[in-house]
Amino acid sequence: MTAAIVADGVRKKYGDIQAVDGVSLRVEAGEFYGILGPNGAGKTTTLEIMEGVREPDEGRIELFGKSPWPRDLALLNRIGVQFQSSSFLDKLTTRETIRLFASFYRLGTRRADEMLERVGLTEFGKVPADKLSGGQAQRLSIACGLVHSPEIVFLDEPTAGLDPQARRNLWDLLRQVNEEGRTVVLTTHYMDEAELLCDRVSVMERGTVLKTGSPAALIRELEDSVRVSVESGLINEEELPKLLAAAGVADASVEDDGVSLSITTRTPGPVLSMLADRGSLRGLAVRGGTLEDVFLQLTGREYRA
Ligand SMILES: Nc1ncnc2c1ncn2[C@@H]1O[C@H](COP(=O)(O)OP(=O)(O)OP(=O)(O)O)[C@@H](O)[C@H]1O
Repeated sequence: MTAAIVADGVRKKYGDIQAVDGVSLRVEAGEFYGILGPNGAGKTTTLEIMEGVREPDEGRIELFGKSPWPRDLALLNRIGVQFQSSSFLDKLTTRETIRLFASFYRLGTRRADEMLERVGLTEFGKVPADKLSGGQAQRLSIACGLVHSPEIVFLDEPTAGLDPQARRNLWDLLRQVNEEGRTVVLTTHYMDEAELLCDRVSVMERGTVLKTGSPAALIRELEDSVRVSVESGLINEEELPKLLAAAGVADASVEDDGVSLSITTRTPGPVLSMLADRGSLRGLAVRGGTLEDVFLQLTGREYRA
């Protein structure tokens, strides 16, 4: 496969803060790639270094085999960056904003209007860009980053702060962008978003990549991958270890938060039988592992976005 992006040993410090501490990764052409982690993990800094808007202190970045720093005009035409919607120019309408971005690439108004249609904003063309809703503003900023048909698109937390419906609409748009063959790299602190959209993810914390892989592969590697929950109080917690041992379940970890009793195990079958035999299935929920569990296992800490 052809690498769209290669990062090798990238480091960046702000004063005393080591924001990025030796990041290496490789994004294949056409991949949907996620960089995820909690606030302050170094995602934005890593993305900015890839985009060529920030110089790394150490390490190497290549986009299609070329360094994005110092700025390379030929490369700039091949990458698209979603700007923060807060940086739209005052007083410009939605249509004027996309037309302005098109003009940067010497593209005509037709292309700009096509992009507006593409992201479903034609009817909002006359609305001042800074009066759009959160989801609309994000769609406009994505349209601005896509107007010149870039091969790689970089998005920094594109769905942060959006309501669930607006997030889903944006996910559909991003999927289409990727299906057109473009490489998409996004940062997110939403694990569900990464799990749903990304072919592969790098989980970051404190400036380093803890693990890279497809969400499904990372979840499969989890030691305890199924969580069986029932209503709290159905089984005496002190009795539970004996019941689990009698059922031949040796690997369970048990958590009772007063609402649900959760048993996490690699062998859910006998756990379910034991609960069924005792008539203790009220409120039953069974779920597989998630990327949040992957984070927990990697760091020993609950994931807090
Ligand atoms: N321009 C800057 N000057 C000084 N420190 C910075 C600067 N930008 C980021 N930092 C610090 O570097 C660290 C990594 O920040 P970065 O924004 O890259 O992380 P992030 O994972 O994108 O976080 P978030 O999800 O909150 O945006 C943080 O501790 C942050 O406070």
